[in-house]
Amino acid sequence: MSADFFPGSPGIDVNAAVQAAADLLAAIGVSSDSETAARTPARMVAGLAEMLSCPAWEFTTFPNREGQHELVLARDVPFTSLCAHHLLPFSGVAHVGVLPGQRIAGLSKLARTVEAFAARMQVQEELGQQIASFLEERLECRGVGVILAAEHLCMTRRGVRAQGSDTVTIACRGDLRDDPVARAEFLHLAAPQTRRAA
Ligand SMILES: Nc1nc2c(ncn2[C@@H]2O[C@H](COP(=O)(O)OP(=O)(O)OP(=O)(O)O)[C@@H](O)[C@H]2O)c(=O)[nH]1
Ligand SMILES: [Zn+2]
Repeated sequence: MSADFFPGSPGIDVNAAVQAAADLLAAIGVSSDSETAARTPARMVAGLAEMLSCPAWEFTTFPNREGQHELVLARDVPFTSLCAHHLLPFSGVAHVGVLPGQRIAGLSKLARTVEAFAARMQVQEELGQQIASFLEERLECRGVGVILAAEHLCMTRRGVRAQGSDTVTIACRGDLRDDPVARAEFLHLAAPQTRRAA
């Protein structure tokens, strides 16, 4: 298998990773003898590589010509990441709010920021903080707020098996952290009951 199989993951030693996956399966007593499972080690590596990489992109901004200094909020941005403790997926939605300064972000870049930081082994709290710090630094804006709501398979499908539970974390900067009115508006608009009817 060539390294071209893993676009965007130049750091992966494919042969070593596939051998390690095969060794892991053998060590836990899972046979990869059948035609069905013969390529499972390679698929395991490809799947992990895919989840730990994202396409290259540019953080595009525009001048804030009309003075949009109130909240801009991207809601229900889906994401999937890998739990740093168990290497199992955790997935859910992000709500990303910005109080713009001199420039406004291309809207898709809020979702791309979520996608880029999710494409790592993560702890949910740190994922939210990394997204907030990145946007605050890049946009030099008055405030950033990131709410993540996610199901951790390591918590719902194994271990304590708390099926149906999700975890919500909040990471705020600037006025979305310090101004109670701005923060309350952000939290209100991120809440499910404010969604448009489907
Ligand atoms: N704070 C935080 N904890 C997480 C996250 N993802 C997984 N964990 C927790 O990390 C902890 C790891 O605890 P350990 O006791 O070392 O692992 P474990 O024996 O598999 O624990 P159990 O999941 O309780 O079976 C667990 O409590 C997980 O629920 C996360 O994003 N944030
Ligand atoms: Zn976990």
